[in-house]
Amino acid sequence: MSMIAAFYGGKSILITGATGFMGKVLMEKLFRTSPDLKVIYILVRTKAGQTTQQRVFQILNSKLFEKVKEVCPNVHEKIRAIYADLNQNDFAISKEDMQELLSCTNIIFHCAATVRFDDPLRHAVQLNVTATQQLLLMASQMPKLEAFIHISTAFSNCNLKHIDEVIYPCPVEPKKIIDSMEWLDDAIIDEITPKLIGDRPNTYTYTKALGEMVVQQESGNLNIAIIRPSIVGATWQEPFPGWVDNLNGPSGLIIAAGKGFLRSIRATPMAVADLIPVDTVVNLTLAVGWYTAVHRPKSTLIYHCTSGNFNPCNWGKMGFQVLATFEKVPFERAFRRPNADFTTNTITSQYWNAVSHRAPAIIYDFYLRLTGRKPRMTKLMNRLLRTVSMLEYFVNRSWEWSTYNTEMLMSELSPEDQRVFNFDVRQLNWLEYIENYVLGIKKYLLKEDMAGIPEAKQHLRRLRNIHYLFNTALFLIAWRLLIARSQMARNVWFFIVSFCYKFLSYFRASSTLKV
Ligand SMILES: CCCCCCCCCCCCCCCCCCCCCCCCCCCCCC(=O)SCCNC(=O)CCNC(=O)[C@H](O)C(C)(C)COP(=O)(O)OP(=O)(O)OC[C@H]1O[C@@H](n2cnc3c(N)ncnc32)[C@H](O)[C@@H]1OP(=O)(O)O
Ligand SMILES: NC(=O)C1=CN([C@@H]2O[C@H](COP(=O)(O)OP(=O)(O)OC[C@H]3O[C@@H](n4cnc5c(N)ncnc54)[C@H](OP(=O)(O)O)[C@@H]3O)[C@@H](O)[C@H]2O)C=CC1
Repeated sequence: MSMIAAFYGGKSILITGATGFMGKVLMEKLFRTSPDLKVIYILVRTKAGQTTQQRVFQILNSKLFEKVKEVCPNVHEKIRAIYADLNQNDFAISKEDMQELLSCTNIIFHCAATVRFDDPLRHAVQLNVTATQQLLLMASQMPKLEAFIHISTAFSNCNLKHIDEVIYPCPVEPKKIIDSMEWLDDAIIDEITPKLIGDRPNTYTYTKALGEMVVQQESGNLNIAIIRPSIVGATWQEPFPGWVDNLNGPSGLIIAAGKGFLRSIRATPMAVADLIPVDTVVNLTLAVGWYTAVHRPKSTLIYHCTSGNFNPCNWGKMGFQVLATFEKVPFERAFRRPNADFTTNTITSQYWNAVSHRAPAIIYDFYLRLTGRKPRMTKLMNRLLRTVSMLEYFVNRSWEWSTYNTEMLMSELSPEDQRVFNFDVRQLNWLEYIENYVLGIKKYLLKEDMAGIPEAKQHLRRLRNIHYLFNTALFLIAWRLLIARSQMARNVWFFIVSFCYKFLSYFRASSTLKV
């Protein structure tokens, strides 16, 4: 019997960010392994015209929850969606709902965050710092609370090369930042943002670091742990391999490469690609929840959920495998044949951006205009290049994360828990994982049918022929222009033609003699 699964039985669990990538997998696993849990409260806002109930309904009826419905048929009754907006005071939770949350909650998993790299500082602070502070305040009023688990990121201290399982202070106190956001206007905030974030690459990593400081400062008597995952990717094993539902991290770039938009990226092939499957992060999170509640460590423990020091894979290997998978299972209606490459040099990268990205987009838009359609490729390409430039920071560096706490926890688990809540990435086969990841993107993100693979391959063959034809035509035009202008080129051309003629005459004569 799994001790962790048994621990969550009969518990009331509060999850923020349950509609997000990680939150959904966390809920799924909880329901599947502890179907006798009492209730999961989720804080949900309305979005894209959908009410909170409609959003929950959509999640529960998705493929991800198919297995859950078998083990926990009354899952609808065990999930309680509470309207909340983490940007508002008291999260805009009604009095009755707040009362219920305060009196019943046993465990909190705080996953909600803005993960956008380019969010204005005010918004990132509101969600990643102020909301965390407010949630801690709520937690301190919960008499039955056993553990508060905060999800941070392994990159909150990406300005350091070696990162320990400790909270590193930021130069300006989070409280001062929170206060200043109230009275500074947007223009001034934009101006001071680069100074505040210092050597971090974006507001996301900076505010996640501030969020950790808030957790440390406001922990009081709470039983808290922090989890720092690295780049979270598709599921490895559970509930099935390859599940992914958003474009964050590598997923968006894999689509761009598979559809032939992305042909080159400035990345260091030997740099460690510290990807971690989302189900691994969730297993560790649930194990940490159990350990923190049952063992009540004296201080706030930080757990790195990374793959680099257990089972490293680099971007070169990952890129190769992604391309190899495109050969077997190509994406439909590609713009060009997938043939991406890594460059390490900024100038070469700019050259390829001009030749392989911007030029084809301009040519295609010209073609769209000619055929009376609205041009759109240049806009799309600019967006893609902006995204790539934001991710480049992470694919040109390697980090080392110490993992003593994570290893300690692994050794504390029973063999059954090590199996059911497996977070040992040494067992992960990267080639298999990446193949399933690409397949998962095709199935669950692009919603493409496997039956369309022969047609997709046929389309790629057509694109290859067009490519050869285009290059040959380009070469002939260039050569014709050269011959018209240069005596030297004419001499070379004369030499080649006469050489070919002699070779053919010799070949014909010798074959006639043999007969
Ligand atoms: C030795 C030899 C070597 C040889 C090598 C061989 C070469 C092989 C090369 C092959 C290449 C193959 C492919 C590549 C394979 C690997 C590539 C490596 C890349 C990996 C990069 C990973 C780096 C991640 C680093 C993460 C560090 C921190 C981790 C975290 O803690 S948080 C999670 C990470 N967060 C993110 O990823 C968020 C990033 N996103 C943003 O910040 C923004 O979205 C943005 C990128 C700035 C874009 O903003 P925009 O305003 O321009 O766009 P917008 O957001 O409005 O979106 C545009 C449309 O896209 C839709 N959309 C956007 N995001 C999402 C989403 N998450 N889910 C769903 N849909 C999304 C959006 O709806 C818009 O659509 P529209 O409305 O229809 O227009
Ligand atoms: N994905 C990754 O690569 C990594 C993620 N992390 C961390 O993991 C956690 C989860 O990330 P992930 O699931 O990928 O992120 P997502 O962007 O998929 O999910 C974010 C969640 O936060 C919710 N949220 C955002 N703003 C509000 C708001 N104002 N009120 C209520 N809810 C809100 C979103 O709700 P809604 O659906 O309404 O938008 C969503 O449920 C985050 O803390 C992130 O920092 C750490 C390392 C890597």
